[in-house]
Amino acid sequence: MARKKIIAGNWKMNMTPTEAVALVNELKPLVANDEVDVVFCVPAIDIIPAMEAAKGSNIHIGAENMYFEEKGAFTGEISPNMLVDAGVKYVVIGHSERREYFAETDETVNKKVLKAFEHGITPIICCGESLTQREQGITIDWIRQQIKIAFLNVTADQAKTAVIAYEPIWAIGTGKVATTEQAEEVCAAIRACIGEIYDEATAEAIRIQYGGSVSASSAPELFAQANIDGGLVGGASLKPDFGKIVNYNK
Ligand SMILES: O=C[C@H](O)COP(=O)(O)O
Repeated sequence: MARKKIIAGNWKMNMTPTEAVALVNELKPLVANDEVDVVFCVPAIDIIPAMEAAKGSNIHIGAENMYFEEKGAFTGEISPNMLVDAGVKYVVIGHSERREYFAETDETVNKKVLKAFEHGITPIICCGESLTQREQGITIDWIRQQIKIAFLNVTADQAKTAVIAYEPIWAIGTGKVATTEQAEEVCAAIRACIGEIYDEATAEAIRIQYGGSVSASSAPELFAQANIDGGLVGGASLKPDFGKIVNYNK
């Protein structure tokens, strides 16, 4: 079964609402490619204006984070219901920046993943190793642990629709892309891990992205790998280059 590629931009903490509208309008014609799912994950305040600007295009607007409660005294957080009401279908969960600066753990990632599914939002679940972990040879063990906890109590039917983003932390924003072999090796290990937790059908269905300094020049080879189903793109998603990444196959 051929998996449809999914290429998502993660804008991180960039773009005011005014800038967001301008960027969506600029990129709209450049990212037209019906063969892939195109998602722009934007800051919460940009979701509604970006959604408006993206109307009539193939762009899905996603969120960069979400809390695991529906409502209440959680100052500053944004709930799954709020995202659903705004029309959001994808949410990035457990990005390494959230883990590093905002104390997210595998356990909170799991809670968020379960909540996203409960509300019909597709989670883009991030995992990835640090440089020290890679140098110590524990990358695969580490990633397997992240995946196993993230998917605790997630059903096979839910897991089939999930997206996993493998992002080696040392490759994020550094210009150091993992080699194609490194990226494919870990993405294959993630798929095998999903197969162990669930079954082969689930492993075959789940989509796994690579993220970390993806550029227009590295995208075609990365996305041609058997276990890489697209990318989670940071810096390059804010530029016209993102159009080239989305159209890597043209
Ligand atoms: O979520 C995206 C990643 O953190 C990659 O960011 P980058 O493409 O700027 O390295």
